[in-house]
Amino acid sequence: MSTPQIVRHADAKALAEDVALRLVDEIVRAEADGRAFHLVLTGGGIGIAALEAVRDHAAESGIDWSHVHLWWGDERFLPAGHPDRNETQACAALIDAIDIPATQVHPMPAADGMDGDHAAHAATRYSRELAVAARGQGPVPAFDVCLLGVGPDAHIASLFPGLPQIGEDEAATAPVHDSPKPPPTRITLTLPSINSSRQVWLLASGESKAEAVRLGLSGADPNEAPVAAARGTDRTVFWIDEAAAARL
Ligand SMILES: O=C1O[C@H](COP(=O)(O)O)[C@@H](O)[C@H](O)[C@H]1O
Repeated sequence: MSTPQIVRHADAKALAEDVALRLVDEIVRAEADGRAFHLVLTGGGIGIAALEAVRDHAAESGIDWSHVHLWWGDERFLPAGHPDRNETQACAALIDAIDIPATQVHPMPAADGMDGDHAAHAATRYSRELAVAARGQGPVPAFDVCLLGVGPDAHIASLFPGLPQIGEDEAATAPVHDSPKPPPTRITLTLPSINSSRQVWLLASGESKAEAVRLGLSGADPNEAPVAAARGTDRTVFWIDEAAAARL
């Protein structure tokens, strides 16, 4: 488990731009080393802004997307194509604009998919997809970078304060039925999956995130502030703007 580093920027735009450039750099480096790159995407305002910035740099960077696998840290359990799905937003921000094999884009199931509106079955289905990609090396592939937005209530992915999914230590994914943030039904990676990532990048922008960022860096109880429990094996970075840094 790594000690968090902090990268500060003046505002959301500069933050998204720098995250995108560093991400592109990581992907290009993996490609040069002949390695596949497993990236976990996040929803949320700054997470999607970062993907838009990646899109703006994708052409000039010459990324070969055939080495990249895209996963999601959480999903709002809604029908496919719903505008509030993290997948829909990531497609509009980046995925529709890049040449990535469809088999390497791994969205979490939708509420009108093979499991109907049964979120628990859908979560289990995603666990199986992760395990297949891990090829016997563990329950999930070796995520190179896991992007996580941070909610004002200190949630990450769909791990919300006080909800039982925070304590899940066996399953790779979990269904959420009573999210305090709409929609109530969601699917999330669990902490063991998130924390198996080589790098965890937490993105927070704006004053409403300042207390969550403080808690995330001050050893808070994960049940009260899930952000405090997200740590990469090699590196953990809090990418924040000045407003989100206001309470440090
Ligand atoms: O609902 C969600 O919220 C968080 C944070 O979103 P933000 O707009 O406050 O930045 C996000 O990380 C998560 O993926 C998403 O499902």
